[in-house]
Amino acid sequence: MRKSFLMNDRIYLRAVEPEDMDIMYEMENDPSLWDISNFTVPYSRYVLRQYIEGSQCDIFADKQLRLMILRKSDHCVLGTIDITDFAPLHSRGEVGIAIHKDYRQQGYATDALRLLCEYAFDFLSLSQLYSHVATDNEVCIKLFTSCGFVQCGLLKNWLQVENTYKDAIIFQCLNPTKQ
Ligand SMILES: CC(=O)SCCNC(=O)CCNC(=O)[C@H](O)C(C)(C)COP(=O)(O)OP(=O)(O)OC[C@H]1O[C@@H](n2cnc3c(N)ncnc32)[C@H](O)[C@@H]1OP(=O)(O)O
Repeated sequence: MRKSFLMNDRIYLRAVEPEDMDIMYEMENDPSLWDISNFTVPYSRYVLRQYIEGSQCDIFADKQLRLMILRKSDHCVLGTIDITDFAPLHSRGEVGIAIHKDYRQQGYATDALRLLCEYAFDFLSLSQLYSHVATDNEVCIKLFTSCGFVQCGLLKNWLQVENTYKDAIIFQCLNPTKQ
């Protein structure tokens, strides 16, 4: 029987829909999330609408993949997870994740990252996923470590946050079937 991807017994991941505009607007414009991303400016609804309309949700066409994380029982949006900087030649992409503050500490990020890895490796056949995590983001370090990512480097002064620089860990997860 064909395996179903992007779903477990608690959550599922799906493409961004126009009705996600409000929660995306709230999360993209939360300054506490800016230092963990490369955002430097607020996102307007206009820009988000253009992004949603322009996205084919095909990593090979878009060179990135953004998925919404939803709870299965009531279809509540919990957060987002994405693969960016997809490099087809090297078959790798960078993972980013954010869970809305109301739904943290319930294992949803762990579920979502595991589902994304399964989809990336078993369906898309990517060779590897990687991420950059600030050394003081202890929750995120636990998250990536528990999902099989391995620390493979340390970038000094990688993130500028409020006039200071933070180091970032590079995590890698290699597709076990491609080694
Ligand atoms: C590469 C990147 O994307 S870096 C940026 C990551 N995103 C952010 O920092 C945005 C703001 N933070 C968030 O959105 C969330 O806190 C996330 C995505 C980091 C974690 O989401 P959650 O759903 O809360 O994580 P989840 O419940 O799956 O827990 C992951 C691990 O962290 C631990 N954890 C979660 N919250 C806490 C906490 N407040 N204190 C200590 N440990 C915690 C969990 O016990 C678990 O560890 P374990 O597997 O060893 O038991």
